[in-house]
Amino acid sequence: MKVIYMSDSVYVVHDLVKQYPGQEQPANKDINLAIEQGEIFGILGSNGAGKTTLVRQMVNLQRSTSGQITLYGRDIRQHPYLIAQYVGYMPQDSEALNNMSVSEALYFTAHLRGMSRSDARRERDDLLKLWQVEELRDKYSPRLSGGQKRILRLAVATAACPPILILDEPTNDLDPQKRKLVWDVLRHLNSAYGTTIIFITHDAIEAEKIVQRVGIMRQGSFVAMGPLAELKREVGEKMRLELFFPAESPPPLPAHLQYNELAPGRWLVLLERHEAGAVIDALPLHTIDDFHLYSATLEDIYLHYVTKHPATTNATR
Ligand SMILES: Nc1ncnc2c1ncn2[C@@H]1O[C@H](COP(=O)(O)OP(=O)(O)OP(=O)(O)O)[C@@H](O)[C@H]1O
Repeated sequence: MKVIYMSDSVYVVHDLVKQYPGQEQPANKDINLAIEQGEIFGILGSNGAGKTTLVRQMVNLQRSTSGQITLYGRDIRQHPYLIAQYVGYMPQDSEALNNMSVSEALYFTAHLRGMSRSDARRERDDLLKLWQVEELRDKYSPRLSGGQKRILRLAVATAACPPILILDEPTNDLDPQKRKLVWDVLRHLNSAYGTTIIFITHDAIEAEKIVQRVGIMRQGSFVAMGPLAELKREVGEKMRLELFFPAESPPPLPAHLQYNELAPGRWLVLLERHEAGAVIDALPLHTIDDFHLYSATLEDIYLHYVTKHPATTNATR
């Protein structure tokens, strides 16, 4: 199912509101969002910010209170088959695969997405390799570990290579090696097939390796949205120099620089971009255990918007 679309916007979410019965506040408030063909869009936000509610409406698993969602220009409520045809969705949890082995889940999903039996068998074997779960092929889902179940849900979402993936916390509970595998596979699908990827994560540091545009949610709304580099500029041009220096005394730095001791022996200094080179050159490196120089991270951006900004911005592209 490798389709090239001429229209740039894949998904358009327009004035979306979701009010759960009995809840005081809406879980989603007037959300506007356009996802472009081939982009990797990350949704971040604190617990209960409304991220899962938003993506469940985007895959027709939850009815919106008001507003509209279109996929390739057509309303998904009037054309629900579009979701099955074009979107691979990975939920946070699911019991749907409980009665199948890993290889059956992959085979049947590929077959249901339109592949012939023989193509679906080939796809199953490719997916077992791609997601490094060959040794689990005959195991039934309830007997998998939490991390293995997550990888299975990811593999199922990617079966038959749908042009759009919507992934709800794809790396939660995974060990560092598996997290790397997930980001590597997603990057590969995006660059090889132009797969559009929308994912929710709490893992800002890891997400930074792959994400192109970010939306940060708070209390049901997006409080910031834009390309990563643009959001970084908004948060600050300053560079962060982290020094690992014996705990007893602050590191020897020019007097005008401010520093914070983040933890015993770990100091953070904020620098203007143009002075970073000179400050590092002047450091007595033999007295310093280690140092890291970096610009604002996605985690800095996330904390900035989630803690400081009122949740009123009706962000869109
Ligand atoms: N089925 C439901 N019935 C009533 N309220 C709900 C339901 N599902 C979610 N909510 C509420 O809606 C709000 C948004 O929840 P949602 O699960 O979308 O948040 P989230 O950003 O995905 O959170 P997390 O990061 O913890 O997964 C929360 O206040 C939650 O309690």
